[in-house]
Amino acid sequence: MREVKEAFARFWPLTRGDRKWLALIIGCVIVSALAETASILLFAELTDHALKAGSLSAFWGPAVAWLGAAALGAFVGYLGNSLATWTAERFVLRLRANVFRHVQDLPPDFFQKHRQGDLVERLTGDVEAIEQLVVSGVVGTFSAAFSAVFYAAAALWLRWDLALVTFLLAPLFLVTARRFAGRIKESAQDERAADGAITSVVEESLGNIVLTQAYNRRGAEEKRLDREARAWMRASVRGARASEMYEQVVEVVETLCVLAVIGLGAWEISQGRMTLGQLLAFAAFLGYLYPPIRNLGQLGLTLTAATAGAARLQEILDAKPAVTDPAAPVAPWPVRGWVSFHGASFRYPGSGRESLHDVTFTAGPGELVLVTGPSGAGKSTLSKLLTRFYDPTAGAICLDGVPLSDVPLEFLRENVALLPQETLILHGTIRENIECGRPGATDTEIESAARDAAAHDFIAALPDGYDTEIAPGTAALSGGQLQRIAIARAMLRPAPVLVLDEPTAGLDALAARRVVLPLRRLMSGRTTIMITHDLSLAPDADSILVVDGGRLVETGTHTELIARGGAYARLAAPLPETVTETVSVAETMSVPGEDTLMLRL
Ligand SMILES: Nc1ncnc2c1ncn2[C@@H]1O[C@H](COP(=O)(O)OP(=O)(O)OP(=O)(O)O)[C@@H](O)[C@H]1O
Repeated sequence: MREVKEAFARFWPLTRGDRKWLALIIGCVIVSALAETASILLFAELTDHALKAGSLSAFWGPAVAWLGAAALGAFVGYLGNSLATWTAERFVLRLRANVFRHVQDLPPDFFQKHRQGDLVERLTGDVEAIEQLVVSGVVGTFSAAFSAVFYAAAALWLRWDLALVTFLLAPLFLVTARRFAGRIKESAQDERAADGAITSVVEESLGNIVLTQAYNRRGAEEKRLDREARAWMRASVRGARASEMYEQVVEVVETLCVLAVIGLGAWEISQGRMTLGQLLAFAAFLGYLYPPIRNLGQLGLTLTAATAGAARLQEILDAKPAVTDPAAPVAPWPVRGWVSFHGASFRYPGSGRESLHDVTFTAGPGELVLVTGPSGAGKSTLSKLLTRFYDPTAGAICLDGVPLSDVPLEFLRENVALLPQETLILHGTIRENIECGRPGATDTEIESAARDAAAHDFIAALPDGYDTEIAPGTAALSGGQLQRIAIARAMLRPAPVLVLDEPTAGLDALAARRVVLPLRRLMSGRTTIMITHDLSLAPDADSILVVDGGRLVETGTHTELIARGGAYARLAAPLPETVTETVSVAETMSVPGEDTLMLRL
């Protein structure tokens, strides 16, 4: 019960704005329960006066009143239930939006630790479970409680002594519910987790379908799904069994209660204090009184099961964003593009060692700084700090001399554009994909960005041109073409600082060469921090940073570092001189047709 209270306290504030509707729904619930109680009393009156006396004239009055009560009950029942559904759905809508907003602010390591399918399940199934706890739970509790109170009052009015016996037995229902609560909650928890695992397996398998098919992993994937599906089935059957057993035990408890009342009634009749008719009317009445009490017990179980979803959602809501907007942000200023790291160190949350240690460098406006080094050296981490996905654990990073932690996040990301390692494509048209670099850009601006990114020609050649629908994982365009769309998107963003993370990764040599020219155009006039293993642009860089084991081991220009014969010289060694020359040739070409480019290279 403590968990129900805690979960309720956590999510109840989200009903703000809907509380007047909840009050109205509870008003409907009360009127509905009153109408039902009146119907029962009118039934007792009909039994006593019309049926027992065999009088038709005594029938009409109670009959009309009963019909009126039934009509009123139906009307408020409809109103209350429709309103309850609407309020519940509004709550789900708001809760999901809240959780989604929160999730969007969480740092990359959160998404590395949680399986995507499980997060999807939390945002769908678990959100609905909380609704059960908060909105439907409140309405259901009020409905059952008011019905029980009104019927109890009516029972007292009919035969107070028998009614008291009935009340004494009522806690049996609640005790039974309590006995089952633990088992039902446990299976609900397992079921929710298994739901998430199934979604994850399906999503991961379908997302990696090429790997599955190429490596004949179908059997292994089926086994993985089967394992999770069986876990779900076991939890689901366990939960259903516990609920069913509860239902059946409650039936027996109810029979026990009815028999106790009949036994007592038989004693009363034998003493001449009660007629058979009175006893039958009271026994019929029990049929109304116990369901709401049963419902209260059942509701307790539903709420307990819903706390399983609440715990899973709470885990997400408790995850803290790695960075927040500064409390006292500096006012926006025309950014020039000075980027500086001052002894910056960084350790990922939960990691035992530093991924970056004491990194210091400066990039002036319009300069190209190339960051290279072996795999796992800390290069991407550097880009994550510069775009403030994380704050350094020691030292500082500044933009035009202002520490990033004092710069409003939105302003920072408007001024520092990131072209990440993986080409990120949104579900939508090519136009929309480019436009998201600067929402509101005109068609002419989009086309001009595409031209600069050497993407216009292949886009225009598509049957639907800029209106061609693309989606993540699309096969309609090649990796190089998608990368050029991403470049066009970045091109549109008037950001003075550019962070390129392996812009040619995943592209073959030819495709990589094709993006060189668009990249040069993109970089021109912007401070560019380019993380790369591909050193073809190294001779152009104003400075090269060599990172190894999280430390900056060498800094200098291509010529200086080659002359030094250190780590950089070793990294650059396999690079044949001719490649550098080829790039210079490509550089001088005005956006060539792709076939021409292929021939020249
Ligand atoms: N979320 C994380 N939690 C803990 N450690 C991490 C996390 N992400 C990266 N690391 C570690 O930080 C180190 C630097 O990683 P990073 O991705 O910056 O390397 P990189 O130089 O970009 O490598 P690559 O060239 O292969 O992309 C690695 O040892 C990596 O294992």
